[in-house]
Amino acid sequence: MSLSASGLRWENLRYSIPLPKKAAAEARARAAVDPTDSTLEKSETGNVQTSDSGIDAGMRHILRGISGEVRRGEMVAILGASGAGKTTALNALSTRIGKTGELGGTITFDGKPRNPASWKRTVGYVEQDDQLFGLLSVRETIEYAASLRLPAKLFSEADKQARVDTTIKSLRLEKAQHTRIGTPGARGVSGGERKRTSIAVELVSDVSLLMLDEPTSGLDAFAAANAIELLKNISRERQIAVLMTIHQPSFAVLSLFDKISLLARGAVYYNGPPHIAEAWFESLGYGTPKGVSPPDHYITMAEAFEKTPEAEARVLGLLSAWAERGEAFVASYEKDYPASSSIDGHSPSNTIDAKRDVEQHAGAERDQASWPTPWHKELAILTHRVWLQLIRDKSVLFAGIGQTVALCIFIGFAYFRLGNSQSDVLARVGALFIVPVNAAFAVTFATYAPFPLERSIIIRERSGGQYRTTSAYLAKMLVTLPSTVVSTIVYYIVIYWMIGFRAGAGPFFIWIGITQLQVLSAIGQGFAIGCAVPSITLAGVLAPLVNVVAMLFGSSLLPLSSIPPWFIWLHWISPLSYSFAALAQNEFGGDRTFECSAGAAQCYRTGADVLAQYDLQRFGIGACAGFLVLLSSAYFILGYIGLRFGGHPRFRYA
Ligand SMILES: Nc1ncnc2c1ncn2[C@@H]1O[C@H](COP(=O)(O)OP(=O)(O)OP(=O)(O)O)[C@@H](O)[C@H]1O
Repeated sequence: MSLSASGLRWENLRYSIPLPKKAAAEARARAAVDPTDSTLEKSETGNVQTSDSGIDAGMRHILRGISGEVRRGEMVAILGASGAGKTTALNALSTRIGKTGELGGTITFDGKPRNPASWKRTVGYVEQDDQLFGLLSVRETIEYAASLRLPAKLFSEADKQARVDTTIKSLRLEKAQHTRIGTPGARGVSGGERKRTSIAVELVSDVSLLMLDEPTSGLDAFAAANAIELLKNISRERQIAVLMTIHQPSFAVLSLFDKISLLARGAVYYNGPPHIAEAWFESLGYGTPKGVSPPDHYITMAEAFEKTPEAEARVLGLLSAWAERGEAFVASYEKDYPASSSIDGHSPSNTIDAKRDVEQHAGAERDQASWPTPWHKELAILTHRVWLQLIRDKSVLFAGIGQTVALCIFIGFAYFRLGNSQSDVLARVGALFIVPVNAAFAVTFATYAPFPLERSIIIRERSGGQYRTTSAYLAKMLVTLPSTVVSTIVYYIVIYWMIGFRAGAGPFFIWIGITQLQVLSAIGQGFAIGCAVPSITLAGVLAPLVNVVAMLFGSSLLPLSSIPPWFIWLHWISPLSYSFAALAQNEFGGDRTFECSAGAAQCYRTGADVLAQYDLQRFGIGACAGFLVLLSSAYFILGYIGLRFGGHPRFRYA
C-alpha cells in the first residue's frame, strides 16, 4: 500500500480482550476437539486471518492486524456487518479504547505518533448518540463550542462569530439555527439537524481529523446522503481527514467516499476506492448480483449467515485473498484507470479565509498543549450556559413553586400555630425535625437529577480538551447555590410563621441561617451523588438510602445512647444531627416555659427540659453551623473528585 505522511495512518492494528475464565475454558475445550477452531494464521502482510470466532489462549481477538489511512482532504469509511470491529477500530484510532485489552500496531498522524499533549485538540469525535443540551438552540450550541474551543489568543469575538456563521452555512443549518435542540418533553430540531449540530460542534474548532461513529444511524436515506455529502465538501474545503464507521450505506452514499475499508471478524477484506471494490470482488467470483445493492452485497457476503461450510469457506477466502494480493490489485487498477476525482492538487476553497486559517492553525499547533480559554473566561462562559438552561427549564420553576405551595399547605397546616401545651411541645420537636428532612430529600433529588446527562456532555467536551473540570464544576455550583437558596427561602419564611416558632428577629434569622445550611448540605449531597454515579437509576437508589440513613441516625428517632457503637459515626456525619440540634436550641433555648397540667405524670416545664431529654446540647448553635459547613464542603469535594476522575475522558495511546 502506498501511504503518504499526511493524515492518519494505522498499520497492523490489533486489539484483544481477556475472556472471562469460563468462556476461556470452553474455548480451550473446543480447540482440543477441533484444533482448527482457534488457529490464527498470520499472512505475509501481517494481517491475521482466522477460521473461528476469534478466541485464542484466553483472549478474544477483536482487531487482527488491520491497516489503512485517511489523508487530509479525504473521507474514508469503515464498513462491516454488526460485530465486525468497526467501532473498536475507530475507538482504537481515536484513543477511546478500553484499558483492559491488549492493543498493538502502529498509529501515526502526519507521520508522527499521536501526541498526547495535542491530540485531543487535533481530532474531533462525533459520537453515535448526540449528547447536546436540549434547551439551547442550534446556534447557541455552536457558539458555546466556538467560545470554549477556539483559542482566545488567536480569535477575537468577531472571528469566533464569523467561524460560527461559516460552520452553520457549511452544514446547512441556517434555517434551524434558532430552533432549540429539543428535550424529551419538547420537540426540537430534526434528527438530521441534530446530527449536523453535533458535527458542527466539532468542526467549529481547528480540528485536522474528524472521526464519526455511525453518523447516519437513525437518519432517513435523504438526510444520511445529505450529511455525508456535506462532510465530503468540508473535508475538501478545509483539508480535514474524515474517518467514520457507517452501517449499510446506500450505493450513492458509498460512492461519496474516497476509500472504504471493509472489515469482517476484525480483519480487512477490502481497502480502497469504492469504485474498485466491484472489480476486486468480481475477480474473486463474488460480483454483485443484479438487483442487489453493492454495499449490502459486500457486507453480507463476508458474514457466514447461512452457517454452512461453504459460507465459512467464502468468508475465509475473502479474508485471505485480500491479505495475499488485495493491495497489489487496487494499486494496479488505480494505475490502469486513474480516478477522475482525485483529491491530489485540490486546494482549499475560500469558504474560510484560507491564508489566515493556515496561519492560525500553525499558531494553534504551537499552543495546543495549553487550554484554549483562560480559566476565568471558561468559568464565565460555562456559568452563563448553566444559567440559561436553568431559566429556560420551566418545569423546574413550576415544580419548585408547586412544591413550596404544597409543603406550606401540608406541613404548615399540620403544625399550624402551635401553642405551649405538652402535646404542642412534642409537635414542635417533630416540626423541627421534619422541615430539615424535607429539605434534604427535595433538594438532593432536584440537584442530582440533571447530572447524568450533563456528565456525559462534560466528558465529551473534555475529550476535546475544551475546559478544566474546576470551571465546569464551579459554574454548576455558582448557578445551583443561589437559585436553590432563593427557591427554598420562601418556604422557610412562611412555614416559620405558620407553625408559630419562637417569636423575635434573632431566632428567626438563626432559623433561616441553619435551614439554609441544611439546604447547602443537601445540594452538596446532590452534587456528590450526581457526579459520582453515572446513571440516574443508580442515583435514584443511592440518594434515598443516604437520606434515610442520615435521617435515622441524625434524629430523635434513635437517641444517641441507643445507637450501636459501630454505627455511631453515622450520627456524626449526618447533617441532620447538627441542623436538628441547632434548630432545637434556637426554639427551646432561653427561658422558655410550657404549660403543665396538675397531676401530669411527666412534663416538659422548660425548653431546657426538652433539650436535656433529647440530648441536643452537645454543641452550641455556632458549632453546629460550623459542622454543617464542614459536611457540605466534604460533599462538594467528593462531587468534584467524582467528576474529575469518574467523568474524566480516558485516552489510550498505546
Ligand atoms: N470490551 C469488550 N468486551 C467484550 N467484547 C467486546 C468489547 N469490545 C468489543 N467487543 C466485541 O467485539 C466485537 C466487535 O465490536 P464492535 O463494537 O467493534 O463491532 P461493530 O462492528 O462496531 O458492530 P456494530 O455495527 O453492531 O456496532 C463484538 O462482537 C463485540 O461484542
